Amino acid sequence: MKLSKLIRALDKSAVEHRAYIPHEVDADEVELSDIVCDSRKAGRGVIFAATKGGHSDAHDFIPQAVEAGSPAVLCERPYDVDISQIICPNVRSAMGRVASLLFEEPSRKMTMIALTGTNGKTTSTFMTQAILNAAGVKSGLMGTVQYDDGKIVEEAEHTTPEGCDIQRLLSRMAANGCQACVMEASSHAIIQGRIDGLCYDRAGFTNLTQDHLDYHGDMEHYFLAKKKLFDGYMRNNWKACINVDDEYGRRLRGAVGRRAISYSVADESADFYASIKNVTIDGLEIEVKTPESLGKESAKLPLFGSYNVSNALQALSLAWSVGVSSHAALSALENMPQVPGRLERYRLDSGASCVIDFAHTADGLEKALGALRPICRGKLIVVFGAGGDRDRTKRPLMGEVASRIGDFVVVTSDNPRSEEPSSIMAEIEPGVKKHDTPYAMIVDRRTAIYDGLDRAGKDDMTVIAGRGPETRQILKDGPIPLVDKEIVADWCALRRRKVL
Ligand SMILES: CC(=O)N[C@H]1[C@@H](OP(=O)(O)OP(=O)(O)OC[C@H]2O[C@@H](n3ccc(=O)[nH]c3=O)[C@H](O)[C@@H]2O)O[C@H](CO)[C@@H](O)[C@@H]1O[C@H](C)C(=O)N[C@@H](C)C(=O)N[C@H](CCC(=O)O)C(=O)O
Ligand SMILES: Nc1ncnc2c1ncn2[C@@H]1O[C@H](COP(=O)(O)OP(=O)(O)OP(=O)(O)O)[C@@H](O)[C@H]1O
Ligand SMILES: N[C@H](CCC[C@H](N)C(=O)O)C(=O)O
Ligand SMILES: [Mg+2]
Repeated sequence: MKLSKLIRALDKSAVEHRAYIPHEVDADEVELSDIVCDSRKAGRGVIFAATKGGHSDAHDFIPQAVEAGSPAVLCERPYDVDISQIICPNVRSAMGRVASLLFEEPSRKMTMIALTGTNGKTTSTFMTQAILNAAGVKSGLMGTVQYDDGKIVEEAEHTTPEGCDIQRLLSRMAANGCQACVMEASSHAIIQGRIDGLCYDRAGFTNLTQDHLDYHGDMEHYFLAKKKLFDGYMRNNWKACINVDDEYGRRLRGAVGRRAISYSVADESADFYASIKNVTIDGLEIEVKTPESLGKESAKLPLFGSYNVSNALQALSLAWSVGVSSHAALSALENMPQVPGRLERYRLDSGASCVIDFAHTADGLEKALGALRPICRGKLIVVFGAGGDRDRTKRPLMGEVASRIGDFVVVTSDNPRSEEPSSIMAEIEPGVKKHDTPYAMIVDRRTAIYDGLDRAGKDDMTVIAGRGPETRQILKDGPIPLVDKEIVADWCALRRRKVL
């Protein structure tokens, strides 16, 4: 797009801005192909959006972007450099809107679906995408694990990317023929304006339990961050699919009113209700009541835990609200592939088993271990840690849950980031000590996982929690490659064990 066209589009939009074009520049001649908010990704044809972050003010990186060939910058104050400048009061918020115009408003070409809540977003987005795809509604996906543009699947950097990155991904989805986009909206993203410029047709709320209090301060502000999605980012005729088993979900339903579609695993009067009829070694047999069914639908899901039934209801209700029959949706769920690193199970030839899971909050750990306890015939061994530079108050709570439900606990490192791993573990330990469960403290995650696996005999289960499919462990000196699944494979090779 030509710079002149972008400025005309901006003039017609609600984005508050003023443009400065140097005399010698002809805006009809400046071709723009992209927008980035990291000067290290700037280049010819690429607008550099200079945001103000928590650590640095990216206006300082404008010379770097100019040097790399950027023909224009989006900034908050005039910068003393002779290139085109679009000046906005808040670049973080404007960036997505400008990107949307640059990419010809890709979100308008798709049904936009956002999922928020503390736990279950990734799982529910994968389920929703699987249902929509099976129903012939080609869908892209953005979330913690991966970005899927309908053609290429790449590892994700953020649960919810920066505004300009979201719009670039949406434009690829639209170009690849996606009719829908299913994405996670993290509370950080909502507060930081990463989704500004987007409007959703549907939004889902999974639950709210303690996490990220380092960032939001208290649960009320954390809730208000999530609620903002429903207050400020919805299109005409929007609907919200809400878990009413959760107290914050019930509050949200009150606020959303007639737009709400409720789901529950406890209250039969919800729009979508499911009960577990049987738990087998392969998963759950459930019965579902939906607004369309006179009777009840049955399904066999390759999943465990009533929380995953909640996640399935989230996906069913979202898909139903955009026209997919519950019958078709349930059969898509019956056949859907494993969500990476969410209760990912391995049966070993020793008779023991191992599960890799992403639980990284007290509630997540409680739900995951609670789901596994009934199917574990022997000892339940829990290997886990907690992330550094994140909510510290959840650490002892996670320790308490692990030692209450588990038979042996191995406390180890997760992503320590700038913190000392042993200090994080020391904050988990008082929680572990609340029960008499034996435990070990092993800083090195590989050694800890080996220890957890070595302790498991026939019928025992080793749960490795916290990182799911994460590929890098973030340490003080930077990231190193580390994949829990690969450590399990290495252990198997070393101990001559086979995965069945
Ligand atoms: C707290 C938080 O969200 N921080 C994010 C924020 O960092 P920041 O505000 O400190 O940014 P900064 O370092 O001051 O940099 C300001 C700007 O300068 C730019 N820059 C920087 C260096 C340079 O050489 N050139 C340059 O242009 C940066 O790209 C950035 O746009 O902006 C950065 C640039 O996009 C993010 O990488 C960073 O995410 C950090 C790494 C992070 O860990 N975020 C987590 C908490 C997060 O957002 N998580 C949620 C999921 C949470 C959940 O599951 O609920 C997510 O959506 O991923
Ligand atoms: N509905 C749920 N309620 C409680 N815990 C859940 C639920 N769904 C999943 N979990 C637990 O939380 C972990 C994270 O699940 P998932 O990745 O689906 O959530 P998320 O909301 O995307 O998390 P994040 O914010 O970190 O991306 C799972 O591995 C599981 O242990
Ligand atoms: N989306 C979550 C992921 C946490 C994963 C855990 N492995 C950690 O590093 O704390 C967060 O940003 O808090
Ligand atoms: Mg997620």
